[in-house]
Amino acid sequence: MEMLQITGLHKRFGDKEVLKGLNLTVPEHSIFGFIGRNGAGKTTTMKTILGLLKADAGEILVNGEKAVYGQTATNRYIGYLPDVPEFYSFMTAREYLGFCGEITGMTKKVYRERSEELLELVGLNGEKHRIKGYSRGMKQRLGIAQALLNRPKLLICDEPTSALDPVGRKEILDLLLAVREQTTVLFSTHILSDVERICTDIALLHEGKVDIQGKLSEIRTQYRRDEYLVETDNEEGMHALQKAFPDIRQTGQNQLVFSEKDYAPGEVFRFVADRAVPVVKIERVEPTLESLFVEVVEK
Ligand SMILES: Nc1ncnc2c1ncn2[C@@H]1O[C@H](COP(=O)(O)OP(=O)(O)OP(=O)(O)O)[C@@H](O)[C@H]1O
Repeated sequence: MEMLQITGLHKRFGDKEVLKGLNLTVPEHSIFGFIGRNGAGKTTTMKTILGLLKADAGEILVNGEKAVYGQTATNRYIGYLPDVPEFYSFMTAREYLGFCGEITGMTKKVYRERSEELLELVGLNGEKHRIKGYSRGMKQRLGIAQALLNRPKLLICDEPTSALDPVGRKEILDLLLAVREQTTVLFSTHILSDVERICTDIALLHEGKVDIQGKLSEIRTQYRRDEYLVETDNEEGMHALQKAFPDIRQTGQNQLVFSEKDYAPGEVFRFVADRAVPVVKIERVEPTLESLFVEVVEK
């Protein structure tokens, strides 16, 4: 079953067309990485899903129900963490979750129990300080707790890790992994290593459309192209290789990488042998998500 289905979404701001027929399918219980460069339209898509922006065309189904601009009916399925979450900073985390529970109509007993569960989940149960003293990572964790308060079927997080240091990022990624059992996670990012760490499914937003989408494992197989690394300690050898194979990329001081799609490995190795290029190392390397996306974006 699909938790979110977007078909033919168009959105323009003035004369700038940001979304040009975006299609997106998010399966239930996936951790879905919505990837795109800065300004690609990720936030615009998310705000349209939430009914905060009006699409020019297209349809959005959340848990099978149509999302309508200005109406919030489908938002009962959604928990949302904006890119910069705002809190009442004079409150403690516990007070803040209680306040959110109260204004969304939960009974005291229910929100108290749920708040304790969530504070434990996000590692803030022992935290007595007011939110104003929190680090960015703590605020993001509290934001996730707040978004999960009403047990949403879909948790949408806008760039949850972008402003965090490696430790803070890991905490958020671990948290998103941990909540997968209870919900479906859709998060936007431009950090591909985060996607590689936790996502089951991905979509790449590029020039207003989704270029690639599906299971990360299948996409890896589908786009799999072996790459080879050649390391030499001789500058002349490096230049000779670069001259003979112009699409070879320099990845380090003495390292060159080429893709099987550009050159047959045998051809490069023969060149190395014939010219007696002094080689320190030759190895096959796994293509990263980054190299795959560079290929898609540049095609
Ligand atoms: N309200 C608005 N009025 C005019 N232009 C807008 C508005 N909101 C967004 N845009 C433009 O639409 C484009 C997409 O913005 P959006 O915030 O959706 O991108 P994004 O992929 O979330 O990027 P980022 O990673 O920088 O947040 C940008 O060029 C932005 O300047």
